[in-house]
Amino acid sequence: MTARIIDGKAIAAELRTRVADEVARVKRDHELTPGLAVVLVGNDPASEVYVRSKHTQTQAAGMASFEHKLPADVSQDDLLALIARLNRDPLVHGILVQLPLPKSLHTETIINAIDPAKDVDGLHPNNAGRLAGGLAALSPCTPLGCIILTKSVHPSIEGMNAIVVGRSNLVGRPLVQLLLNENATVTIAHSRSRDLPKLVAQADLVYAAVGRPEMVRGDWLKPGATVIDVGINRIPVPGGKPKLVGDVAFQEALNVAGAITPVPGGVGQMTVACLLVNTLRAACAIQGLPAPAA
Ligand SMILES: NC(=O)C1=CN([C@@H]2O[C@H](COP(=O)(O)OP(=O)(O)OC[C@H]3O[C@@H](n4cnc5c(N)ncnc54)[C@H](OP(=O)(O)O)[C@@H]3O)[C@@H](O)[C@H]2O)C=CC1
Ligand SMILES: Nc1nc(=O)c2c([nH]1)NC[C@@H]1CN(c3ccc(C(=O)N[C@@H](CCC(=O)O)C(=O)O)cc3)C=[N+]21
Repeated sequence: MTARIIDGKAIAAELRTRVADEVARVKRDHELTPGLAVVLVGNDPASEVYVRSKHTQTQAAGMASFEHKLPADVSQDDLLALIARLNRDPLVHGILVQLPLPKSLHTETIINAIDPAKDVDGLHPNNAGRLAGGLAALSPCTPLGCIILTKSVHPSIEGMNAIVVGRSNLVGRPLVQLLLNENATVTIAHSRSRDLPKLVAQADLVYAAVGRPEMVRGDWLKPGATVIDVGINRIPVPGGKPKLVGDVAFQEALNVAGAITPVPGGVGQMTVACLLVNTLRAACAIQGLPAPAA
């Protein structure tokens, strides 16, 4: 059996088209141009790639994009002052501070300073808490993308066994909450979990968000499982460009899984598309408009 490859690129492109249509509608009917501000501290080359792609796609969807690049040695007070300014700026509806931040900055203090209504990353405790309480919230983009990709295979995941490997605030934990909201039965695994292969073998839906290249092996999987690979790992290639691989051994998994996301071309594509969705939603909510269709 060869797994179906879930085309994140195509699904993300379709979602971006829907967002662009809705943006055109709110511009026309309400004179509202949703705006996203991305804050990048330091010059990590991988982060610069994502930030550029966010910028291009935000503009392509008809939204305003504001980029703020700060030096790695920026003071906490200067960064907090920028966030305060963006919180007040009526042209900005979404604020994303690219993580990880340099060690000299206190991430929790920075995230807590973002207006929860503009927190398109869904990381502010108000939003994280609301999500955990099953209430409406801005939810993190990568987990939202994972759910959309899963539903492209299984329109209902009610009652299915899911395992999320990883429990970060950005991916694992919010993904668990979204899966619970979809009525899946969820196992949460992490670095202290015992016998990970055995836990994975019980799952119909496998989410790998660890940051360890190809850690999840093909022979761990239940035959026919749907595998969503969140990992983005750059592997050095002697004399060549680094290669991008996920947290799942893709070639092995192809022979066992029912469906699988590739890296690149899977979850990463959805993350940026969902960021546009969240910015549109935030803009509508701030303006007192009904939630958009996209
Ligand atoms: N495609 C996309 O859009 C995105 C991709 N990513 C990628 O996803 C991956 C995860 O990112 P992120 O969640 O931010 O990473 P973090 O480093 O914040 O979290 C990693 C998680 O994996 C767990 N873990 C580490 N080692 C093991 C192990 N041996 N067995 C089981 N669990 C383990 C850790 O457990 P513990 O809590 O016990 O330490 C932790 O919960 C990375 O490759 C990242 O680049 C991230 C964001 C977006
Ligand atoms: N506050 C914050 N929010 C984030 O959502 C956030 C973050 N910080 N820090 C870093 C991670 C990582 N991340 C990705 C986004 C897009 C791709 C992406 O577009 N990937 C392409 C390929 C990219 C390439 O070729 O390098 C793909 O998988 O097809 C990947 C990873 C968002 N993150």
